[in-house]
Amino acid sequence: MVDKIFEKSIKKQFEFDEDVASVFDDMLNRSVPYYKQTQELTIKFALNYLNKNDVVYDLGCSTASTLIELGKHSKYDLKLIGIDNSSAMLARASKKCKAFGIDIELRNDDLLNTSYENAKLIISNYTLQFIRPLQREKLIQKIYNSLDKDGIFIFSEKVISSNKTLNKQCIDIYYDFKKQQGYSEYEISQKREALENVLIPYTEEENKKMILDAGFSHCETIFKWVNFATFIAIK
Ligand SMILES: C[S@@+](CC[C@H](N)C(=O)[O-])C[C@H]1O[C@@H](n2cnc3c(N)ncnc32)[C@H](O)[C@@H]1O
Ligand SMILES: O=C(O)C(=O)C[C@]1(C(=O)O)C=C[C@@H](O)C=C1
Repeated sequence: MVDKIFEKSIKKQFEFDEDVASVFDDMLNRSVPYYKQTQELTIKFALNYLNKNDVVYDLGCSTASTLIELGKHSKYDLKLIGIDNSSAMLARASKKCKAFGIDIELRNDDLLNTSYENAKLIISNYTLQFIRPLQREKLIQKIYNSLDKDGIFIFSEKVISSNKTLNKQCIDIYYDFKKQQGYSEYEISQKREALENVLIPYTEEENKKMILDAGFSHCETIFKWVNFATFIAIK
């Protein structure tokens, strides 16, 4: 379904409810620059590290697109676990897993309250940005602690620049991208307001610092487009 959520006046904060879930795949494809390509990169890097029966978590799995693609492309049987606290998202994820014949354990839980054991790989694309900063640091520590000794964490985020002028230029370019994807100025400004204080982006440097502070030995930016980035962290 085509995303028309913000065509009408909306006063509430952004949430991953039934309305958003019903158009979510279209919303991501049209709102996250190079979404498909960053998903492909996530999978290509992931496959370098995975072996038979390895455990993989996707934190904030939404409709399970990434785990389904990983399942399709892996030559090994993997234990795939998707966690999300939106029932509307997970209902769609479940249908898609059945349709593609990929076995994924879907857990309806808050990322801050559940545990991820024996993980070889943890993925979290465009989700940490929705976790409040203090909780986010704790979550990263939990992710680090849950990974095997040579475990890998791949994540993507909307990012900001610490340079005010550049930051404004990045946002302008991003809004041009959204217009090219068919969103009107009204839709763009409504969504911006709804995301205020809900999506809290860090700079690329802050993301890396948070990762290294948690104990990871290395963090590399493997993709960047203006205000979106994908990182790989090695325990
Ligand atoms: C932008 S979407 C992620 C997109 C998805 N990773 C992908 O690449 O297709 C963010 C997801 O995180 C989930 N989420 C946000 N905060 C959460 C939390 N505290 N616990 C569990 N899930 C959360 C939302 O329900 C939503 O499905
Ligand atoms: O539309 C925006 O401004 C975005 O930041 C895109 C974004 C994201 O990056 O997570 C915001 C909310 C939805 O989850 C889908 C995409």
